[in-house]
Amino acid sequence: MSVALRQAKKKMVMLIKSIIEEKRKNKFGCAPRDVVDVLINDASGQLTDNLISDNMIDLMIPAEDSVPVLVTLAVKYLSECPLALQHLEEENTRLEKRRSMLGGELQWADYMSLSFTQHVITETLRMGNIISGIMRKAVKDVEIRGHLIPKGWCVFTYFRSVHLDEKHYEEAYKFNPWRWKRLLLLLLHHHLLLPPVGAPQDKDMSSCGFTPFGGGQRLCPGLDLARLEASIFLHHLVTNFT
Ligand code: HEM
Repeated sequence: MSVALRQAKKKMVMLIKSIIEEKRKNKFGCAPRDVVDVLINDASGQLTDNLISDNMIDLMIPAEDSVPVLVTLAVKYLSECPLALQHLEEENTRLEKRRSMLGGELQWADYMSLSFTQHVITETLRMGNIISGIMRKAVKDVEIRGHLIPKGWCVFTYFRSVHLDEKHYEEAYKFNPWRWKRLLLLLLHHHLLLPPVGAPQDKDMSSCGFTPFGGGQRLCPGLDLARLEASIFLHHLVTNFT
């Protein structure tokens, strides 16, 4: 790590520690409002201030540029697909009107009602491949389709090659948010529960054909937050600007 980076990290740690101290002073009687509050209130007593600040930094770094890239790409794809932009505007304008009649702030149910907005985000994640892949190290010899990956070797799983594969997605290079509708309708028709927002919404739910947030033990813990932030951004963008 370079000297500048080390100094920057030191500054971050100091800043977060001062937030922790401040919160500890005022913690009594308040319901937790953010992640720091939750970590401070952890009953195990194992979370030192150092661990809490490390956890906060671990959350801040991957969150800092991934969502801005997601919304930037959504704007780019939408600007190239007027029909999708129109649908998105209609859906969000309907919600805005409903909200202004009812009064009050946007609610969770409002967010859940934005199905086309969700399809736009899902399709942006598929095409944009914000994280293009992930590294894994083989802890033992592994054989995959006749190829041996020896113990200790690193493997790069390249999401882009799956998300843009015509075998998985018809006209894979075309921005088509409607492709995600089919599965949702199928689930609703059969009265099945919807998957979590970030879960694969592929035709074959068990496949690994849609993994923008990784999978397994290291599945991105920020996936729902990322989608929520992108939805809020798109909502305000299309209802306030042309
Ligand atoms: C569009 C936005 C995002 C994308 C595409 C994304 C993607 C990913 C991917 C692919 C991984 C797995 C890495 C691996 O398996 O090696 C990951 C891990 C992680 N992400 Fe995200 N992420 C996003 C937003 C966020 C946000 C908003 C947060 C925090 C608030 C976050 C926090 C993390 C953390 C802490 C990990 C490490 C998890 C672990 O190793 O157990 N991410 N993310």
